[in-house]
Amino acid sequence: MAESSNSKTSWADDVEEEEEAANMSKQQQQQPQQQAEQAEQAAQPAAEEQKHENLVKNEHDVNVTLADLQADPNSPLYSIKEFTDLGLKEELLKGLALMRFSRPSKIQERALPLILNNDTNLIGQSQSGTGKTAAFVLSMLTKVDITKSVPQALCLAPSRELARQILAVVDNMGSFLQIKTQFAVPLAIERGKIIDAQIVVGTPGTVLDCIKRRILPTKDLKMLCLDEADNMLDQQGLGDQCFRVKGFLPKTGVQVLLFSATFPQKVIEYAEKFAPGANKLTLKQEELTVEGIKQFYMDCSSDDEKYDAILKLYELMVIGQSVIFVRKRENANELHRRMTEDGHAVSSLHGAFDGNQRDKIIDDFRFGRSKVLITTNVIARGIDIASVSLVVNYDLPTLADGRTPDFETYLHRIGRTGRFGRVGASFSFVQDQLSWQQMDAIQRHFNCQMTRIDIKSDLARKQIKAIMKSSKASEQFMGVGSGN
Ligand SMILES: Nc1ncnc2c1ncn2[C@@H]1O[C@H](COP(=O)(O)OP(=O)(O)OP(=O)(O)O)[C@@H](O)[C@H]1O
Repeated sequence: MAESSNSKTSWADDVEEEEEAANMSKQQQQQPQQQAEQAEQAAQPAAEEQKHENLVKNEHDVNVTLADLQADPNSPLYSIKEFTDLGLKEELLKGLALMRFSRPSKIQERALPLILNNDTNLIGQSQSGTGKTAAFVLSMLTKVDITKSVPQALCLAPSRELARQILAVVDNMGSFLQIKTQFAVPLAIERGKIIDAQIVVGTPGTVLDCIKRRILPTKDLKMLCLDEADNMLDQQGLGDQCFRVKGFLPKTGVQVLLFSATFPQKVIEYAEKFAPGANKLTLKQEELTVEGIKQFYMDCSSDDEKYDAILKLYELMVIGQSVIFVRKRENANELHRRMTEDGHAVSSLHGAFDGNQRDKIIDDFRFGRSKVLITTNVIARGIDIASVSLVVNYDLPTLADGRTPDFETYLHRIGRTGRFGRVGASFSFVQDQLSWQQMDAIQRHFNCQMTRIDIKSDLARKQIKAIMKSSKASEQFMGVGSGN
């Protein structure tokens, strides 16, 4: 496991606190209403599909369809194959059709044959929002034997929200298989009941706890997937738990899949230990950023000016949906309080809320009942909500020292928009010398250019408005499936 010196700030805190706080005696399965909402969500893209071939007018006045993107060899969505070429079960092809997935993305096309044709481990990297979830979900659904009522595939994710989202994708994609799934996060496990679901998705602490309490049998497990694997293996708490979970699995015959948009060099070492002999699908540094996301920054001279600017930005944020990232829970609470007092409808999500509250807050946002979400890094990774058109870095992401820029988290945060070829924007605030240096370092690291913008100028506001509108248009007209 990696040393913790560079561990991220709120990731481990948020998960661990929730896991610790969990009272396993309060038995609580996923609420029927939540399941209904997940089903509702799965059905939503059907209407969008009608518009699949409609054109998207992006900010450069170029008309782009998903079909265009998937035919462009430079796009991460490019594929030369069809799902039918990938040797998937008939039921899964039907599941994909239900989700309106017409062609695989590049990572799906490349990873699936490597995973399905043998039991070799895989480290899979591709840009945010390019369909990694479907790659490992299809793998799990293909490899499990539905005639056996025992856990066979285990998927670990760093947050409750992400685990819940992955579970929904498994359930949707596996709709035509008689598959049983289990959500393994605090409070979701029925006390004393031995888990007999073929696919288990959860956070590492709860999964480890279930294994130790012998309610999660491991002897038939044949696949272990880690989503956001670099993050999972790089943090003291989660990394340690992941290694311990793996230690309980059969010594042979378990295929390990590690997926993420980022695999910094220092983590690759641990990844290779965790997934020995893995096939590797990795990206070059210059391939990391997502094309469709326009990156802006605003230069403020004080915290008050920063706050005024976010109020100015608000009317643009609600054209679509927006996520505002702050560094700590207290900052989220404070910004939420001030904006609410100033009459703006915003919600806030972080690891100090209990599981049910967290589910409600993210569902309200996912289903469009709230438009602006203030949050910590707890949802910086993996969360897939197609209508997020703007990501605001109210505080730039840093490592635990509060100074060193956290490049990976920056990329994951802005990747909450621009999903699967859609258009989006990010807006970062700089307010002092330190944040200037951090922004500068981020630009150099990714060799990208953030455009300076003054949100108080009419011209700038028009520019952002145009992007928000084109993002909304791309959300409506791309017509691609959504795993939410
Ligand atoms: N082949 C496909 N055709 C159409 N839509 C797809 C396809 N594959 C995935 N999608 C959709 O693309 C969106 C992004 O996919 P996903 O969440 O798996 O991305 P990701 O690569 O895991 O991103 P991140 O790195 O942020 O976790 C989802 O809404 C998903 O439903």
